[in-house]
Parts: sequence; structure tokens; C-alpha cells
Amino acid sequence: MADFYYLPGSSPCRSVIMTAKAVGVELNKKLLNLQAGDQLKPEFVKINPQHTVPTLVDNGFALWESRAIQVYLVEKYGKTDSLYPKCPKKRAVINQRLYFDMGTLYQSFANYYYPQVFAKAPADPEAFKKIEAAFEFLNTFLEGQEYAAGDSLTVADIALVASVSTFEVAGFEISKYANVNRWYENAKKVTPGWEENWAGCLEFKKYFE
Ligand SMILES: N[C@@H](CCC(=O)N[C@@H](CS)C(=O)NCC(=O)O)C(=O)O
Repeated sequence: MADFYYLPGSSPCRSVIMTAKAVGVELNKKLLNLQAGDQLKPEFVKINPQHTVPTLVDNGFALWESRAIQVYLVEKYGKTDSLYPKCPKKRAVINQRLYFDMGTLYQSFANYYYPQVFAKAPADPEAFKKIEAAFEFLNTFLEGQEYAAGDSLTVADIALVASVSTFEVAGFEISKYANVNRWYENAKKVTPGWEENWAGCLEFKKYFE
């Protein structure tokens, strides 16, 4: 069983947990207390010099970056390729959504909310506009679409559902974006591991109370 270093509230950790559930892989979960600096301990830095969670160690093979872990789990353990199809065009769209999720959508969350939550800084209205722009883009991608990339559930939906649910607990109004809202309501029902994701979201919500 692969070791999985994680924190339940962490959005990228939750996306790996949901992917593992979808693939049917059991993870040997090892909780890291980031506030206590567990990730900076020499034994963890030896595994992941970037000292981030999620980190997977599969039979001695260490991997971090949540979206890379998602893809690895499907490619190594998936009984089918439906979560990350081999068709180059389908896969390209999934990759686009994954990079959008990391570089634009979740980045907009980090830029706006992290300084407020972790440094007690005032809200930056310019950073908020970037969140709105990212949600507009996602809303456009989802026009007439039940899923984020193609016509069935993929790792792109799972990564995006982890991010969007994090926005929800931060108090961002998702319902203003009709396509995102519709996709999200469906994703809650069809994404394996949604309940565990939501439990982690509620842990993260404590930072906003
Ligand atoms: N892009 C990375 C982000 C990972 C990340 O920044 N994780 C945070 C927790 S959500 C972390 O480990 N922070 C501790 C540190 O950087 O020392 C991913 O998707 O895995």
C-alpha cells in the first residue's frame, strides 16, 4: 500500500484522496502537521525536497504535485483509462483543465485568501477580480457540458471539484456562475470520495471563522 503524506483540509490532498477512491486504491495515510512544521523535518525533506503535501510514496517511488499524483494513480492502478483517456485530444483537454486549475483557478484562491488567512492582511480587490475572471473562464468551459473535459468524469473534474469546494467554504458565491453551479451540484453526487473531500473542507473552513 502506498504511503500518502497529507493534511485533510488541503485542497490538493483532497483531490488525490478522491482520485484514489475513484481508482480503488487504498492509501496508507500519514498526517503531517504543517503548522508544527512536520514537512520541514529532515526525514520528510529527504522524501520531497519541495516539502509539500500531498506526497505519495509508492513502493519507494516518491511523487508530489497533486495533479501528477492523480494521473499516476490512474495510469498505474486504473482498471480502465476513463479518468484519463489515452486518446491524445481528450487527454490534451484534460491537461488544459488541470493546468488551468493549478495556474489560474487555485492560484487566484491562494493570491486572494492566503494573505488574509495566514498573514491577517487586508483583502486585495484586484486579487478578487482575478478569482471572478477565473470563474468566468470555468463557466465558459462548462457551457453545455456536464463534465469539465469531455463527456464523462475525469481527473480534471476531480481536481476542479477540490478547488471549487475550497472556494465554497471560503464564502465565495459560486451560484453567480450558472454553469459552474450546475456542474458542481452534479459533481458532488458523482465524484467518488466527495464526502471525505467535504469533511476536509470543513476542517479548512475553520480558518475563515
Ligand atoms: N501545486 C501543489 C501545491 C502543494 C502545496 O502547496 N501544499 C501545501 C499545503 S496545501 C503545503 O504543503 N505547504 C507546506 C510547505 O510548502 O512547506 C500541489 O497541487 O500538490
